[in-house]
Amino acid sequence: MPSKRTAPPPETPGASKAGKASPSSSPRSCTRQSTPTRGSASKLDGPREGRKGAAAVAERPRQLDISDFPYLLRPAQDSRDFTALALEPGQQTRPVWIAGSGSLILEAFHPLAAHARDLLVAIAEPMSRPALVHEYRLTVHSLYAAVAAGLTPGDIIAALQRWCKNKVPPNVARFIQQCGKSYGKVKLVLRKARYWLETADPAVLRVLLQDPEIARCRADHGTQVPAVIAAEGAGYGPSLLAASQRGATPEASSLLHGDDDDNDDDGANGPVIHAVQIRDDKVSAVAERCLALRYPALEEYDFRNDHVNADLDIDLRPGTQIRPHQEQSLNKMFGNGRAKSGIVVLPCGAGKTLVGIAAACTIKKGVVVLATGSIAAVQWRDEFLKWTNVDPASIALFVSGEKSPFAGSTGVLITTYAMVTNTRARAGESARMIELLTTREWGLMVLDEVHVAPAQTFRTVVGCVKAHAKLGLTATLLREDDRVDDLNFLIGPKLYEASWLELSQQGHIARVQCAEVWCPMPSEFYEQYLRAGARSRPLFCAMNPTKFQACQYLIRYHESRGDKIIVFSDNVYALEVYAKKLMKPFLYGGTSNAERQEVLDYFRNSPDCSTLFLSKIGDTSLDLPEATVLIQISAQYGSRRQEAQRLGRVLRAKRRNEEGFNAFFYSLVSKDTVEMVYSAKRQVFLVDQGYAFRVITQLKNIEDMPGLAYATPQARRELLRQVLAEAESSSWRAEEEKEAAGLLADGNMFYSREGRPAARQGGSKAGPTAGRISSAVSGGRDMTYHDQKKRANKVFTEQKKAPHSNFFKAIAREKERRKKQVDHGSSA
Ligand SMILES: Nc1ncnc2c1ncn2[C@@H]1O[C@H](COP(=O)(O)OP(=O)(O)OP(=O)(O)O)[C@@H](O)[C@H]1O
Repeated sequence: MPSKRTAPPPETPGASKAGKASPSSSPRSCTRQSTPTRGSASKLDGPREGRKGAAAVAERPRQLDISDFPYLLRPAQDSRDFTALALEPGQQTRPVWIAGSGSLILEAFHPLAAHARDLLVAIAEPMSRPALVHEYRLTVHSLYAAVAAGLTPGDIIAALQRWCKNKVPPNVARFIQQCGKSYGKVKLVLRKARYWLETADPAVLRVLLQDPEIARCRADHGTQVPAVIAAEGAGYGPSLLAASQRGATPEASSLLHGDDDDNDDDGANGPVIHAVQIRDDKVSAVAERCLALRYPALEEYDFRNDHVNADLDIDLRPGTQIRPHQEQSLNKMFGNGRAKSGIVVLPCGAGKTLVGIAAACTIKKGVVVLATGSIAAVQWRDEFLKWTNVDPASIALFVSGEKSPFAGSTGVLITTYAMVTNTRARAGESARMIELLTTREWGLMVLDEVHVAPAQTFRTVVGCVKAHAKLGLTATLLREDDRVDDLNFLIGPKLYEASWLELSQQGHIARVQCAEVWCPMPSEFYEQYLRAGARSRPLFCAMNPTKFQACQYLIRYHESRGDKIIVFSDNVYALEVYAKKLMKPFLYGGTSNAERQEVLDYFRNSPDCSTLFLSKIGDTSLDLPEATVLIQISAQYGSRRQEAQRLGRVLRAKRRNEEGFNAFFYSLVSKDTVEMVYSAKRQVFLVDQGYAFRVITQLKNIEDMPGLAYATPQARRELLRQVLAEAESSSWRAEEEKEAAGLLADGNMFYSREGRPAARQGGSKAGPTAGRISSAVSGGRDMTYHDQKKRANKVFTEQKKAPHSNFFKAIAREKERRKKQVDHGSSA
């Protein structure tokens, strides 16, 4: 067995593919309907959230952009014209270039790059960070985050002047000034379970209240004049010291002042604040409007002065060492001693859970954690118990199988998005848990995998769970629709984004070698592929016999090195055929939980099981640190997010700190097919993170491999016959749709006839599919699905009962061996 871990598999050298085509955003949409507050519908192919016919959709408010500050040195000159670039004296000692478009290019190889990078991370969005040259961009959100962290526009411009090789373009300076001017003027404050829109400047409040959308969101429907209060110092947090009142309702006054008016005089010198109460269900709508009106509403929580909500006894266990990137994330959140709401972006396996837990330990008030599913929720509870001294009785789990409130006045409540957004009438335990969740104030709400759920889910969650601070966690702030920007007002700005390359260099995540293996299609397959409709083409791509052979070759190569391999296929039919032919276990949406657990344990612990086939159920939240190699045979079109998340499965490799260790990620692509286009799109995010995809056009001596499948024309013809039969049937499509519907990670997406993502119209069974009309009318489509599902499970179970295949014989042998070991141990 070769021992060198860095060696890539034998191959005929091909071209490197770093720096591929830029992503095109595929339109997507959400299942649920929301209040039609915005549009930009023209960009979409399918109906979108909130769309009830074009007429009902209001124009999406345009946010401030650097294009509002044109860069024109002479007529007809645009921001990409660098002919008049004025260089600063001593430009060689500076590592940054700045363009009139707001782009910042960092020479990462420059001796002073590390210092400049700290500034760029604080003020700009990282766009692309490969090894030598990084690109950042100044955006309104990045500048708001910078100002929130305590930088003034003057500081930002002065720092840019210090680090840039060329003069800071005047339009960029104006843009920075403009963003800084309005930031921090307006706050959204939660007090005594009610939301208030507050500002110290009455003119600003007048502007905001004149907006019809905001006016509609007022709790008093505009019947009261704004409350006027005086607050402590510049930071008017929940600890109001005194109040004066001109026209506020007695109720508003009492809420704003607190019930105890003993210290009325103490705050007489504080600034005057003007406030209106906002309806609970309209908080995100108001935040969105404020952003569009260029007065982003700041959400900060002065938890140290919160004497209203009960304290939670929670601390990190002694000896817990927070990693540098975790510390940086927390510094961004608690920079000024208060908790800022926002999003932390860390690669898979970098330790997002501990960031959320450490934030909870800092705030020390009630915490709500929203996870993507029950398994993830249970993992959160285990992590709380592992990293903190919190009393287990203070942790409540609210998932489908378990609904137990915490003891005492406050605690940690862990639940799933689905539990909160489920609109069915509740009774018993569920009703009590919902009441616990929605009727109190929480110090912190942690939103795990914040990129996955549709915006409406977050609107619902933000509307019904009243939390002072919100922390979103994700590895990839990517969606193929244009809804990522919505998170800026639904949760908060991006607080921190770590560089994948840096973390792998520091050993916090594994180093990965990425390769795209081109698999030519035999002519008879290619002919049928060209004839097939767009919907069936992915099946031909996945079932390409050359791809199967490449997969077989790579599995054999890596198994011989002692690697553990995960093979991903979105196409369930291909998944089953590959796994059965290669005699490997496979898991997909229809596999029962018990079966999943059994197979996963077997993969983790048995030396006899080195390869596991997974459908998209394995894309996220699957903790398999044993896996060191990924092979992707079929994927979800051009999804950058899926590509990054799949790569994430090997980033947590246990052996990552071994000398010279490398994990491997292979994407098998059928040559000259639509897969090549999608593959290029999928890789964009990873290429931007600094990963280079090598292209393998020929696997060395593959034709000499013993037992190579589909080596004869007859075998290939037989395979083609089966694939054609499968393409005819719609059962595999139904299977896939069902699988997609079961996954929150898909944001309730499915695919239209043309192979483009389109909107689901209603419940899980609705939506256009390529099934036959007769089956759709009779409901036979679902019948086919159930039959198919049963059949697949039956085969699997039968195999388990009768271990006639090598794989199941191996399982039986392994069980026997362990039993003997145990018997031997106990008799000894
Ligand atoms: N500071 C730390 N010290 C030691 N171990 C840590 C630390 N932070 C995280 N870990 C460990 O690293 C592993 C990965 O952490 P975690 O599951 O939080 O990653 P993640 O970023 O949430 O990954 P994913 O996005 O794939 O869910 C866990 O086993 C966790 O216990």
